[in-house]
Amino acid sequence: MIELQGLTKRYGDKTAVDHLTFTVRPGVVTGFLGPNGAGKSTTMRMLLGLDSPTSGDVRIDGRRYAQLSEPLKHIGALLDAKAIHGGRTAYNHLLCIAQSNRIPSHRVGEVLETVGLTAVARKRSKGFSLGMGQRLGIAAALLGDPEILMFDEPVNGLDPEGIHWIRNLMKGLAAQGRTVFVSSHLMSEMALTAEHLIVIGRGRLLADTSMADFIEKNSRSYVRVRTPQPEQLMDVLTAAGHTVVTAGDGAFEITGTEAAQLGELAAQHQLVLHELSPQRASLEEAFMQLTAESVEYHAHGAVTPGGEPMPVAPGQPQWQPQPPPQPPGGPGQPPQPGGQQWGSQWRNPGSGKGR
Ligand SMILES: Nc1ncnc2c1ncn2[C@@H]1O[C@H](COP(=O)(O)OP(=O)(O)OP(=O)(O)O)[C@@H](O)[C@H]1O
Repeated sequence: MIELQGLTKRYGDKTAVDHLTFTVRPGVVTGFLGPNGAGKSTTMRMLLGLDSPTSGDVRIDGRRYAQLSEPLKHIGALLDAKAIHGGRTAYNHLLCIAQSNRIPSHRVGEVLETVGLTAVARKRSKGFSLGMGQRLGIAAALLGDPEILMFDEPVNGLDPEGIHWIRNLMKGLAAQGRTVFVSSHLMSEMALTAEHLIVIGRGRLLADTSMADFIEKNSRSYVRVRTPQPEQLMDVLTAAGHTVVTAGDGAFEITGTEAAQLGELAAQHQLVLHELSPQRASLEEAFMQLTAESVEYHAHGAVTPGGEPMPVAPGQPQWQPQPPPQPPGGPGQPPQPGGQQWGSQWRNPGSGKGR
């Protein structure tokens, strides 16, 4: 278990991590999400004792990292896959780590097998692709057979097969009862991997919720309808008890009903429809809404053909979320009933630090 209590890190005037309080529990994959510069890496570094908190505390199974006598047997981490001595072979790299941490050398072969690098075990890692480097970093994290695993953007540089592999690896480790904490700035990737979510923005906690809850609250489905007779259709829909939101382009958005029902209703009143389409808001959109106020830098982002942010190498300039589209009610309107801003329902009351 990982426990953060009021964890804060300042660099001069800059508050990188701002009173973070949350717990990462065993048995599930916990996703750690936030836009670039949100403070994910700083948090992870403090967890490993690589940075000291300005205030607050972080514990691994009840102890600070520095208090762990054989830390790699408690927590394994992949922070920067490039932090490898390129002149060493993969096998020797892992053997050095094993020997200096009193880990039996037979673990080296085992973890190389687990990550699929057995065939290149005697090759120098400087010739490795980014994806192979990620696998070697993951092998090092697994070496001490720790109960807690932490991965910082582990899918960076992996091809689709590699992404599939690491997704299953993380789920498998969690299924063994381990604590798996994985950072990403890709909501869509986390939706396939994590059961629990911690979302931060500008160092502050924005959400601490189960993925199921996040999906339920954000996969808002509605039916989009366009008609050349908007006033008449509005009257018919309102009389039938539907709540109608008018979109920016004049289309109607109706929640809580099916397209077929709306089509029949329009036909009964001999109203012409130019569009009748079921819609579902994506999780990526929900994540961007939640973190929109927290995005530090806006850039012209590279996206994949599917509209996903393009994965990039650690240390390279990364994709930044763009300001999200206005919610259906128009600028300043909450996209959900109740007048709350997105994300407010997941804030951890214990953190005492909502936005
Ligand atoms: N050593 C440092 N000195 C000054 N500022 C720092 C230092 N390390 C991090 N920061 C700043 O703290 C903030 C949080 O950075 P951090 O790298 O933890 O974010 P992140 O969520 O991991 O981002 P990314 O997804 O881009 O890796 C950023 O504004 C960053 O510029």
